[in-house]
Amino acid sequence: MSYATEANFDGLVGPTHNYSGLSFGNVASQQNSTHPSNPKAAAKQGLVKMKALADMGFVQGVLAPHERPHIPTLRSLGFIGSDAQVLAQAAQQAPKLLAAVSSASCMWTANAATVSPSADSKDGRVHFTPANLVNKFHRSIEHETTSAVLKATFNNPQYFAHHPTLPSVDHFGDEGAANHTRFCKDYGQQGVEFFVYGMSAFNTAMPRPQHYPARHTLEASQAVARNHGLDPEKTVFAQQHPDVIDAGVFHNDVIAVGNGNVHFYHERAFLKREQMKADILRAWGDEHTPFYFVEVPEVAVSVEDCVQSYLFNSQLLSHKNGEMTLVVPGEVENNARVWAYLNDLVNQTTPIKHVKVFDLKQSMSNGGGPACLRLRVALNEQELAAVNPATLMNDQLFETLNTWIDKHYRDRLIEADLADPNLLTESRQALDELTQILQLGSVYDFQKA
Ligand SMILES: N=C(N)NCCC[C@H](NC(=O)CCC(=O)O)C(=O)O
Repeated sequence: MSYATEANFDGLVGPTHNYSGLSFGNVASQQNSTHPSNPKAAAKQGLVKMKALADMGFVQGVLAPHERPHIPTLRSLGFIGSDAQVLAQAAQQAPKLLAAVSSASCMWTANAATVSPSADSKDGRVHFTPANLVNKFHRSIEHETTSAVLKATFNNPQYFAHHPTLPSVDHFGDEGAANHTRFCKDYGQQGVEFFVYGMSAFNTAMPRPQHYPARHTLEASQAVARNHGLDPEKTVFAQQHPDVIDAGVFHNDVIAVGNGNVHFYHERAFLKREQMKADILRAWGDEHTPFYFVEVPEVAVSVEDCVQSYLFNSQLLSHKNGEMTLVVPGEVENNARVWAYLNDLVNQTTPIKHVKVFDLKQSMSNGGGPACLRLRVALNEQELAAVNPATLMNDQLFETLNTWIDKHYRDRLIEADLADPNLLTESRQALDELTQILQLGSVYDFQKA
């Protein structure tokens, strides 16, 4: 059997990273909306995580940020003239709209797409569906460029199938891999694909949150599973508990993470917890390989602590000896209850044996932890060899990107700066250079004009 691995493709933070309070239902985004940001530090924090994982022996890739402020969106909404005039009018007449088209939110690549490995799909290819992110305007404009970047990164139709996004309406609200995980014995073998939704669009009798939006629907997940050619026997759907969405858990990856034979989640994460377990075990099917449900009780760690610390927004990484490392943000270490829980967990009889902490404060202040920043792509040897090699992290790419960030990024940005035409020019120059570094071709609108 050929070797297979799980690669992580992280979003490189773009030059316009800022805090604009754009995400209703995301507590951090709301709380930090008036704070100045530091795009340079944000990009470097992300890059350090990528390099560390590559150094640990994991396959690590980079997904390029998008062109922001996005002038074509402003033009489609009636602003006219030169790019500088479009920017000036938007800043004057609709500053919140300008903030929305300036967000660097594509950094959270867990929301870029849902990915099904070749071992799970009927046609034996790796399938990608870029998420429509329709619930938030600033994110709904990501999928076109996301699709172009994914196609430039996984650029071989023999191995990679790229689907269009689902219809961009609430009924098919799709937040991508933030609400999807996969359990398997080996990355190259057929696994169990686990889809988590916030509500049903068509069955209005099913419960839904009252205060904050459920961004992702059951119908979206079912459509992705069909398009990817998944085996219904190996596919599980579960509803997120509406109460935790109302408590600030806007994606399932804020309250659960899965990998290999481990499902690590909070006891209040799912509406029907026992059914979730029974469904996963039925799909898992193999009585000889143990499956671990690592359920964190409310008395040990509250939902509020989860939202504050992002304990579950962690990366669960498999080592060759079967042990796993949990990659967590610094906020986990700073929360006494959560840190005590984790120190106890690594001594229990589960594969989770190590914890690695990263400072991702810049991203965390917008509600994005280690797991938000990465898109998982399980690949066999042939597929890995077919990935655009310029996007894979190594010592040289790390050096190149560090220098590139130093050259192009500002270390302070407030909302008023988004109107600065120099920021637009700087960003375009940076991205133009980046497409050469990552050998992506022309993926941006400004490169096509
Ligand atoms: N959990 C995962 N997988 N991703 C986190 C995404 C955070 C993102 N925040 C933002 O878009 C805030 C932008 C601002 O307010 O400026 C969001 O809410 O969609």
